[in-house]
Amino acid sequence: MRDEIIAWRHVFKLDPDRFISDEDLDQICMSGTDAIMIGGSSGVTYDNTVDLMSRVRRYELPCVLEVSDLEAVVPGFDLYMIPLVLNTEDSRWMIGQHVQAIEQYSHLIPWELIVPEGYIVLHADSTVARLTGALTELEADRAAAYAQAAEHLLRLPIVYIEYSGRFGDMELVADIRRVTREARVFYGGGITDAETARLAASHCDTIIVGNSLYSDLKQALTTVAAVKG
Ligand SMILES: CC(C)=CCC/C(C)=C/CC/C(C)=C/CC/C(C)=C/CC/C(C)=C/CC/C(C)=C/CC/C(C)=C/COP(=O)(O)OP(=O)(O)O
Ligand SMILES: O=P(O)(O)OC[C@@H](O)CO
Ligand SMILES: [Mg+2]
Repeated sequence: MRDEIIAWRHVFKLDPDRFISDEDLDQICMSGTDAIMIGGSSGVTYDNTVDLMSRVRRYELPCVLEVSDLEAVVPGFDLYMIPLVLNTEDSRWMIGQHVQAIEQYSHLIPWELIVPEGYIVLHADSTVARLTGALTELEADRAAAYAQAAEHLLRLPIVYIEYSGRFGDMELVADIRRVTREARVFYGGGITDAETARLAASHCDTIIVGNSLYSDLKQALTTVAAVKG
């Protein structure tokens, strides 16, 4: 399953802390997206994660958990995506929480299902930026340097350019893609329709669509065909 990520062009990210009806979830899971990622940066609990996972599990597509809180680690996902925030000086979000998690879960960790992601958080006015104290005001060169550090020093398989809540600077995304060889470049933030999906997808390997599922589902669904044809 870890190798299948290479083929992902489109992922919907569902937030356990937000309501989604069965009808809407059906359209999302039947949309042709490559995977459902479950995660959020606040309000994620064991109960709301189990609930959402069991509803998504009725469908055949891959369902992965993006771990943001140790209280909400639920068995039964296809993969566990582990964010490491690169552009913060608060080491808890880079490695501290991770070490605590490894100590706590120890031999229970299914390492073959673990996929680390090097996050570059770029939207200052987002929950994740505030939570992690991310240094969001990066020039493109510096952002590209973070991506190279992720790939060559840390050997991370994914560089995740995170603009959660707003559409990002596509030149910066293109600069990161240009310097990245092995790592997959994920882009998320402000993709609301076919046009933004196509534009973002032209500069990265995989697009992630989250908030627009909750604000305008019809438009959000058009992002799938836009990138997967
Ligand atoms: C079954 C089993 C035992 C599985 C093992 C899983 C496990 C325990 C593995 C251990 C290994 C490990 C290293 C775990 C890491 C634990 C951990 C808590 C790490 C911290 C991760 C982190 C840096 C979190 C910060 C927040 C963040 C980057 C979240 C990612 C998701 C995100 C950005 C969502 C967007 O948020 P949203 O709420 O949508 O934002 P908006 O308000 O802007 O919409
Ligand atoms: O919610 P949006 O802005 O679509 O961003 C998607 C994802 O990158 C959030 O972690
Ligand atoms: Mg969100």
